[in-house]
Amino acid sequence: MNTPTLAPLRPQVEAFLSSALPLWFKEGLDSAQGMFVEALSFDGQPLRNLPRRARVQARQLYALGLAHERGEFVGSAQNHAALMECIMKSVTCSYGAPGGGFYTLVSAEGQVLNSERVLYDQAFYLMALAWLYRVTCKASYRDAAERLWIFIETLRDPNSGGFQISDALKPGPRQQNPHMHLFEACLLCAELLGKVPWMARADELYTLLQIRFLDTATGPQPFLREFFTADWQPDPVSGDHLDPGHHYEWTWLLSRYRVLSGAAVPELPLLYTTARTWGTDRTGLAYDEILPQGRELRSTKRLWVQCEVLKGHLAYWRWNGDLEALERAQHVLQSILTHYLTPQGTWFDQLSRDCKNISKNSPSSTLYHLYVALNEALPVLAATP
Ligand SMILES: O=P(O)(O)OC[C@H]1O[C@@H](O)[C@@H](O)[C@@H](O)[C@@H]1O
Repeated sequence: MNTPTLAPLRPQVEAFLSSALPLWFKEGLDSAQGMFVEALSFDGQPLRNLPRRARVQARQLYALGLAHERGEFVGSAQNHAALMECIMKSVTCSYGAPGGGFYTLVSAEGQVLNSERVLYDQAFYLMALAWLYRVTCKASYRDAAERLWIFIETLRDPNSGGFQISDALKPGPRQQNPHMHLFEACLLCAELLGKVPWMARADELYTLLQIRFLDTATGPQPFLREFFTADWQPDPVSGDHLDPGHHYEWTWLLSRYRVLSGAAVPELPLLYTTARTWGTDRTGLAYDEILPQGRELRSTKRLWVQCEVLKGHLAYWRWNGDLEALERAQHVLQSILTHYLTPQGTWFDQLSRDCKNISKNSPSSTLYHLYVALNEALPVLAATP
């Protein structure tokens, strides 16, 4: 097999980023409030009145941090860093809870609409703080990440392990997804803040993947479960729901964990194979949600899922050099460019089974997925002839 070449896609990726980044960092920012808006219209107008999720603010800070790393500054490097600090300050005023952690939802005027502190959001704030530390070198951000971890510890279940979904549901059902992002946060903190104590925290979350999330007993094909009861039994209603995007996302995370920890991560090919064989259609796009053996559940296809597919193929290719995985990466990147991205720098966020747009606007929360995936792909686009 010839080495698949992704290089022809590079100009399109670069053209997209050069429209998207200024758009999302300028039009996407409500500078009067110091907060990002929840979504843009397809032609790039900010939808200012929509309530704003905490995770959106943290994910946009992540994207700003990555942009700084890549030299794609808003203004100069100093302006870019000052912008990040300014946003973190106003976001902390609006979402920061006095007892630690960040609330879930704030109105366009800055009033708290939902004061629950969900584990999922805290993971993204750890990552935002790690990027702020990286960009500014100020110890206060590293300390803030540590204080946030102390809040996260209050969600811990000392009896059956793992963390509660939020401070409002104790004891409550458990979910795989926030733990995955907490694992992601620990890896980023290990990279940007230091391995101690973050790798030990990542190790614990990796163990949860092995003993709780990954079902290796039900059939010949292991798969990742999403929803559990308070004592970690599969949820009686949704315990069989599978998220192919999360299988690909873990594939990518395990490849990073392997580099940082030296662990063998035998789960990586298992997760990748399940996602490919059960959760991906003939065109190479993955479904939003499925049942075991690939039975249909929600055959829509969100953009974030395809970003994880791209990262998963690249991670698998890096893991064992499989050129077919590189070819699949090429195909899914082409499909992302063709079906999802607009020349204005916005996106159609969700397609029907037959690849028709069914989203009403471009949610800000997807930029992080897209930018991280393209950042993974760009060195490959540059390196292949
Ligand atoms: O729905 P938004 O907020 O855009 O998030 C998109 C998706 O991000 C992924 O990483 C997962 O955590 C999904 O469960 C989530 O739905």
